[in-house]
Amino acid sequence: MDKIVIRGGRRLKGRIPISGAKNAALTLMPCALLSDEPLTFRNLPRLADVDTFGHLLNQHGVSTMVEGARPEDFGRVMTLRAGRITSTVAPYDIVRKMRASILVLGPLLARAGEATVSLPGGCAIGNRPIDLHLKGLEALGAEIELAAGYVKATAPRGGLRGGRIVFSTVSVGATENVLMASVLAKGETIIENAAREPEIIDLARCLVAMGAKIDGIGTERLTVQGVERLHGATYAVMADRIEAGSYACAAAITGGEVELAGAQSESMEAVLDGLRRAGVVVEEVGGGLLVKADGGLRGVNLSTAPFPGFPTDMQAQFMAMLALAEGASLLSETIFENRYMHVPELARMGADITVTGRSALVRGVDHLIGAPVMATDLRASMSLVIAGLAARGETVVNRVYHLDRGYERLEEKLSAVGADIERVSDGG
Ligand SMILES: CC(=O)N[C@H]1[C@@H](OP(=O)(O)OP(=O)(O)OC[C@H]2O[C@@H](n3ccc(=O)[nH]c3=O)[C@H](O)[C@@H]2O)O[C@H](CO)[C@@H](O)[C@@H]1O
Ligand SMILES: C=C(OP(=O)(O)O)C(=O)O
Repeated sequence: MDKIVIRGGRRLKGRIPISGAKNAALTLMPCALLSDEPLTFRNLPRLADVDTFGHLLNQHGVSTMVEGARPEDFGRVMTLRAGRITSTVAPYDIVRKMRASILVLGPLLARAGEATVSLPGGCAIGNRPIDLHLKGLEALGAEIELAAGYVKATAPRGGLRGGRIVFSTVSVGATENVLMASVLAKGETIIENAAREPEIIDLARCLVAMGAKIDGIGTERLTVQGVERLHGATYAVMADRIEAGSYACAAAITGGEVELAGAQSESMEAVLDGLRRAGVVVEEVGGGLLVKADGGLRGVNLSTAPFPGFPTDMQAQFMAMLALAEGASLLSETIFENRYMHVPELARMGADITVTGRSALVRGVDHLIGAPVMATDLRASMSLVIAGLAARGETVVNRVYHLDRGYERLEEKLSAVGADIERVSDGG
């Protein structure tokens, strides 16, 4: 299995192109199930999760075609076409690899009238239930049964009908599933307390490009007028705000200066605010952001929250950066109950972090020391890369497949700005 080897201490300088967003791509791809016409995505990131989602869609009968991607390009163009749905079952073997597979539930139900999807179960960062997805779909008339680890959803004869859903908790996945199902339901659907994440705006815009009628995009109240059918479209995936934030932390911890080409500040306000409070200079430049950190870092307090709050997907990377800040930082994780798996690994590199319940107190240290480390989830793995970039000596990050799920050609992007980083396979 591959490893990432980093020899720390190099100041990052240069330009990093930001890829299309994983978390947008994984909710945009299932939209292909909603129409029998082709749906083309530009700027789709080349990621393991995107490939896995493609395989899942293939076994539902969706064809996936990649157009003329040159190996040196980031991103690619993919056309998906679900002329006919050949299977409405999303099997355990694929769903267990990738939680986002649950996002085929709403579209399959809307288009084919039924869906049987393996329950995604818990994962490294916490329990992650799907009760809100199911309640939302029930409000559109679906009947739900749970058996043998699968959720089986059936639409009433005549198809889903509009309904009113008031989410008790802000849920990104449940908002996405219900929104995708409602666009083909009969009549009006109102989703209250909807998630407002930029990826949901991207999803809604893509659905509108396919002919859906959605009002209130970007607000906590989405109103959908169901349409008879959706047509094909071409849609460009938004820039990955979490990838951009991760490289901002990488630049900052090395005292570097990096342009994040394509990063969109409006999707990253809370992250940019956190960086600035930590002493990092962030400037808008044509088509992206410039991040500079030559004056040292200082501790900040941060609490994760649904958008527009500070994203849970950036908590681990900030923690790594703040491990070398002047003073203490208090981080609170309010979304997932077990998203501190990186703490013991950062501690092995010399970080001083104490976790109490959902809070982590990070006391800045003078330096980190490279070590062999491993993480059990994507953002935790990235936090170890960030720590490794500033640590003395060599850091070996194991279980690279987590990084490949969410960071397009990480080692290539980081070496291009001066990092000493390489991927090695176990043998070499
Ligand atoms: C609000 C939020 O920050 N969501 C994050 C969440 O999305 P993801 O869609 O995975 O999770 P949700 O937004 O649905 O979860 C938000 C909260 O609601 C709870 N919940 C969710 C669904 C449900 O049916 N029942 C239930 O109780 C969850 O346990 C969690 O505490 O993880 C993704 C991957 O890290 C992030 O990109 C999203 O930004
Ligand atoms: C945890 C993440 O993704 P997923 O929900 O696909 O596991 C993430 O993007 O940080």
